[in-house]
Amino acid sequence: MTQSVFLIGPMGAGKSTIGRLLSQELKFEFYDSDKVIEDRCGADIPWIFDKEGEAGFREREESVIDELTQQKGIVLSTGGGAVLRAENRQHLASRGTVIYLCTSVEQQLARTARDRNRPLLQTANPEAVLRKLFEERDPLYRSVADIIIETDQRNPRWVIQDLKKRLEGE
Ligand SMILES: Nc1ncnc2c1ncn2[C@@H]1O[C@H](COP(=O)(O)OP(=O)(O)OP(=O)(O)O)[C@@H](O)[C@H]1O
Ligand SMILES: O=C(O)C1=C[C@@H](O)[C@@H](O)[C@H](O)C1
Ligand SMILES: [Mg+2]
Repeated sequence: MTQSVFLIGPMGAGKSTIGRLLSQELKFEFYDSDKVIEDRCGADIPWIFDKEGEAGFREREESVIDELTQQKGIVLSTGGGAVLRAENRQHLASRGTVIYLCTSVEQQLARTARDRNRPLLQTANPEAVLRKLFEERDPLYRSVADIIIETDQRNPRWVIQDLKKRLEGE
């Protein structure tokens, strides 16, 4: 398995957590596009959304995804909205193995409750936002995924073992 692995899915699906662990298992370099964007900008995601709007963030995201997906032998965890742009979907689908980590809205809410780094969830009704995002994005995630894996009720270690088996079968 020499191809790169790209993790997609909604906020709280575990892309950053699973991505890091999977990269250790595969002995691949690990990147998290949200983190790369923050490091390059010298500011966190809420600041970028505040100063440049979501559109500014999506520009930065597209350029980072284009660059990173050209690398071989990496694990890349993407942001929850990375599949919104057709260019990103094309790069992800054509340059590596894409894994869609699925999670229920209930689990997403529980997993993101304590973390305030997600501007789209800083609203009076994060549950309604997550449900709407699911409707819009689930078809996009599915359209590029090679492997779909459910992470509700499954701890990260279990997810990694399952993923490794499925990647070997790819
Ligand atoms: N399978 C799992 N079981 C239990 N907790 C999990 C699981 N996966 C992730 N978590 C926890 O959920 C929280 C959110 O996970 P993580 O940051 O990896 O999500 P993400 O998909 O990268 O979200 P985002 O799109 O916002 O970057 C973390 O506290 C993490 O420890
Ligand atoms: O779902 C989204 O659109 C986002 C998810 C996060 O990973 C970040 O990329 C940002 O907060 C936007
Ligand atoms: Mg993440």
